Amino acid sequence: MPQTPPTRFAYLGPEGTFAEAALSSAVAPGEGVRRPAASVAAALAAVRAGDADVALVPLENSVEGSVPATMDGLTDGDPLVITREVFLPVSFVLAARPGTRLGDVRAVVSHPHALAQTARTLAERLPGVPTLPASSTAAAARAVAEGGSDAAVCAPIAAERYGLVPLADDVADFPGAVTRFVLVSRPGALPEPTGDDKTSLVAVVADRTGALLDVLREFAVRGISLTRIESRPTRDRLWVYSFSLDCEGHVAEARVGEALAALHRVCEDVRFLGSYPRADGRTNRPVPAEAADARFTEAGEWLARLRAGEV
Ligand SMILES: O=C(O)C(=O)Cc1ccccc1
Repeated sequence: MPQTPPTRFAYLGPEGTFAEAALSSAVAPGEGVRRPAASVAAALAAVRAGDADVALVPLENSVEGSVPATMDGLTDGDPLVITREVFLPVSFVLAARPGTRLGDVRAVVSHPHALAQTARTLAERLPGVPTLPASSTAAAARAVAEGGSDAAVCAPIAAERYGLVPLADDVADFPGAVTRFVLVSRPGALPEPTGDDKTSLVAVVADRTGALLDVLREFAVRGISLTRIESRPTRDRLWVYSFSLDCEGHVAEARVGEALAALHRVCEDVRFLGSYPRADGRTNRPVPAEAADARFTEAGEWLARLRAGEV
């Protein structure tokens, strides 16, 4: 029997990122081959090029909000879809080469989201010390190990991986932060509906009064709750915005499918970004009786009879 090749995962690397930890929490030990990518863009590009089957990238954080590289990377270029979401609690250490003292630190390097989530604590402990961006927390730890900077904000496991020691533990401004990661693939068969799914999309609204209200109404009238909505600049069109949103439900369900079809009519552009099982530990709101699939089916049959003259 021919064996199915192992799934090739590309995650935001290098080794020791929160993205790698999220991947380990999502797939069984030994499952698939896992390759670090140098950036979110590189992970997504590997999937688009067919060099990887799945990218695991950070989408948003409970403290700092969305990760622009991922939001924009999913919106631009060949279509990709989210097949799964994974939530990971994040905690940070300030790590340095052995022998470094807090007073020796002249710059702190990390992923912008990690710097943002530790800004207050770093300002207290290292007043006036500048911060430098890195492509990931583990890339920052590696840079410190190589002597490129004095201290990194990273996961405890990254500090260990690159031979660093913590100068300070738990440097997060808000303990209990959680990061939402997504697994992204080229379009193909959708995950089966589970009854507790989310659907993600990006809509470019027309430049007219009430255009956003029109988008929201299509969800509201079908009893669909949104779990996230934010605007992003389209970037190629000055002051024109797209709205990136997640809603409850699966595109295979009538109310969600009809809402998307309605958006396709009222928006300039709609990009479907996938329907996948909800994993934030919450359950979808009950579907109003009039928005259940059976009611859509029955209404469609009724309309067909009218059109056939069977009034
Ligand atoms: O850089 C990492 O380790 C990542 O996986 C991205 C990230 C950065 C900061 C908080 C959560 C995730």
